[in-house]
Amino acid sequence: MSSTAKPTPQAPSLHLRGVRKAFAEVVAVNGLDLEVTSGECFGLLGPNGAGKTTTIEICEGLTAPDSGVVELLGLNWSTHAEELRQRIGLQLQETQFSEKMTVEETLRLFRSFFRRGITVEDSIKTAQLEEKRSARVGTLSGGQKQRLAMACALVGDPELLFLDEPTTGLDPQARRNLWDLLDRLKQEGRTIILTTHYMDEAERLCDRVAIMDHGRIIALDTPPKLIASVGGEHIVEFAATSQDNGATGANGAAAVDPALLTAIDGVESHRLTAGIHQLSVRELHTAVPKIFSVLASQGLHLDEFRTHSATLEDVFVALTGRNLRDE
Ligand SMILES: Nc1ncnc2c1ncn2[C@@H]1O[C@H](COP(=O)(O)OP(=O)(O)OP(=O)(O)O)[C@@H](O)[C@H]1O
Repeated sequence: MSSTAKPTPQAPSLHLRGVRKAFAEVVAVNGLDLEVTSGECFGLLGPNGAGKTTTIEICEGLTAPDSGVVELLGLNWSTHAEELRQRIGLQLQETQFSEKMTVEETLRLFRSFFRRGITVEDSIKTAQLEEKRSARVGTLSGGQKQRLAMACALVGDPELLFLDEPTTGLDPQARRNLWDLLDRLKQEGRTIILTTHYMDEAERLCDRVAIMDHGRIIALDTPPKLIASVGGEHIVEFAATSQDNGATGANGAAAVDPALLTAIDGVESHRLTAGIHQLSVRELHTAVPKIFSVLASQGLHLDEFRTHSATLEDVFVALTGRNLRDE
């Protein structure tokens, strides 16, 4: 096959079928199917060890899968590695730059790897590094280093951009700055595939997300549809104890019959984790007074009570019974 073959016009930006990768006994990626269309911002979410980085490194051509089909822009790594390197941008989880080089020198070096691309000047502007152009990389803050990594990923004007945990370790302001940059890249119509374990990041940036656990995709949809799949828009959490003697059940929680709670109109589900009752609820204003009266009728009083809008974190909990940060 010629190395200048063009992708078919309908080719998805990314196409994975039955991709598997094991490291000795550990199956990091376990039969993954995935399709990402052009112009999409797609998120791979999941707890530590779910297989996100391995998946993205297989897509980037850095790790060979044991089996399965991997196509980017209609091309695959075994026949079109050079062309793919020219057309994709990578931001790895940790990029080791030369600390002694300046921002501008680093970008000139990266620009030299690509036949075509944007100017070094434009990449500095896009990443808002104008004031740091002559600074040595070793003197940059964490957020500035991440923006430099992003600028290096962009300097070849990629059609497809891979970002592995782009905001991990950044302070809230640096995260928001990076989100703004990603918004601009989305508006330019680039396809972006990112991994994150920040659910708010995925909700804010991604058109669709795949939730991974133990090397598999356990849910895939738009963030609003995934959140709607939990059943209720709101999550009510409470801990209760007996008014008489503080008697508690397992995990220190007062024994509340779950059937009484799930019988309440608008309560979609109930879960008890580490003494905290968690209810998925359609409408707070109708359900909460009824929850209070059930507790009162059982002689229980509240120790803790809070509500929040359902998030992707709640989707993960509903699907696995675990919190994303448990492990
Ligand atoms: N080179 C390797 N050698 C051995 N085991 C590996 C290697 N790379 C990954 N693994 C294992 O494969 C599993 C998936 O790891 P991976 O890094 O892909 O997960 P992740 O979802 O990206 O996690 P994190 O959010 O912590 O980066 C883990 O159990 C990990 O320990």
